[in-house]
Amino acid sequence: MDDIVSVNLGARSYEVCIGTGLLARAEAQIAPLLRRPRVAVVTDETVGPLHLDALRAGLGQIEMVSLTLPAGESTKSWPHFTRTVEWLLEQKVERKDIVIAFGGGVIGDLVGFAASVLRRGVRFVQIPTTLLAQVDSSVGGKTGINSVVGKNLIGAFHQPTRVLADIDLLGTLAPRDFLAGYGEVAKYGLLGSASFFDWLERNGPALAQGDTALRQEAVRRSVQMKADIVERDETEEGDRALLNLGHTFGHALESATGYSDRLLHGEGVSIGCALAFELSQRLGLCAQEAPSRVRAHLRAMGMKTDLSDIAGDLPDADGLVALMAQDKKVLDGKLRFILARGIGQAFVTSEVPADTLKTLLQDALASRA
Ligand SMILES: NC(=O)c1ccc[n+]([C@@H]2O[C@H](COP(=O)([O-])OP(=O)(O)OC[C@H]3O[C@@H](n4cnc5c(N)ncnc54)[C@H](O)[C@@H]3O)[C@@H](O)[C@H]2O)c1
Ligand SMILES: O=C(O)C(=O)C[C@@H](O)[C@H](O)[C@H](O)COP(=O)(O)O
Ligand SMILES: [Zn+2]
Repeated sequence: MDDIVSVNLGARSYEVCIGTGLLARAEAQIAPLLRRPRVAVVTDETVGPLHLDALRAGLGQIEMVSLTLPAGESTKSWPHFTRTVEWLLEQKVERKDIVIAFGGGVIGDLVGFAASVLRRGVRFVQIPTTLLAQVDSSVGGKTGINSVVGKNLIGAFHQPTRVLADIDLLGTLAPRDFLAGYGEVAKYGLLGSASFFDWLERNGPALAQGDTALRQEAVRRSVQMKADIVERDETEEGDRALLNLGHTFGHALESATGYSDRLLHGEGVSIGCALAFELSQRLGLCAQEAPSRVRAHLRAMGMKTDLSDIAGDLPDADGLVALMAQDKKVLDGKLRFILARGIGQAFVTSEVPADTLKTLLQDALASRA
């Protein structure tokens, strides 16, 4: 049975439909949103060959045109953004049409941003195909691309009109990409729900092995937590920053590794969560057991948790702090972090002494030697 999570944002409200066999039912889900029976779909070179025919079939009487972009984080960049916008214009996508983002977080972020500027804004539907995109990036309306200066620095808030999360699509994911998405799943437990983290400790291995019911439950609980936060604070004036747990570290590491497959986003989040809990403990905010438990679970799942898990050179501690200085949470020139008083008890603070941060990073870098 499908789960429906509503994201209540007044005129920008929408539903996230989570279930199996959704692609085959795409026509029924999307036709009511359309003024004319035509959609423009953007996907990537991995997802396209695997699933585009099934989407076309599922769309039934709805005509579909499609653009296929290269797979991977480097696609979230100006050249592919420009290409996507120009292609949508060539296809004569109108103000009342719908664009479909059919892929992982890279496609979702890029296509959502393209939709936000096309003819000053057209609607888009997210059909997320990775665990990460189903639990996180397809919901909440953050869209954008990377800059050489930093991660996600160019973009817009643009909410989707509907999200269709088909759990079956996760069956073709490479194990590494599945686990990267698990980094964001674990994040939800760590930031706001000790009971969800307990549940993940018990069910994470079976979920990774492919249990569909557990996957659907993990997606539903994650999306519900995200929807609750986004409803309170759509444009990140306050509480929404909680969803950034682990990201100040993670984004700096992604930037340091050139947005390459040396480090996937969800892997950076996993390492970043471990560092955020370690920092919390060093500042006396949480007990020693908390960071140990975080690392133990992520480790048990086969996740990256340490800087030594990243191959190749990294900047020194000052270099990493300089990369963090581009974070969008910086206020009056001061970094803000998401720290925790325990598992499920995260909060936002700018009170992190520079020397504690530097020592933490130096120690983490030393573990690579
Ligand atoms: N907007 C947000 O709120 C938000 C939240 C979290 C992450 N993000 C962004 O999301 C991006 C990461 O997303 P991601 O992890 O989905 O990466 P991704 O989109 O690069 O997908 C990962 C890999 O999986 C492949 N893939 C996708 N679906 C597949 C399937 N069903 N079967 C087989 N292969 C498949 C892709 O081709 C790609 O190679 C980052 O850019 C991150 O910044 C955005
Ligand atoms: O939706 C949010 O808010 C998040 O922070 C979710 C994050 O997982 C995601 O990676 C987001 O793109 C990061 O946002 P940013 O504003 O730090 O770029
Ligand atoms: Zn993220």
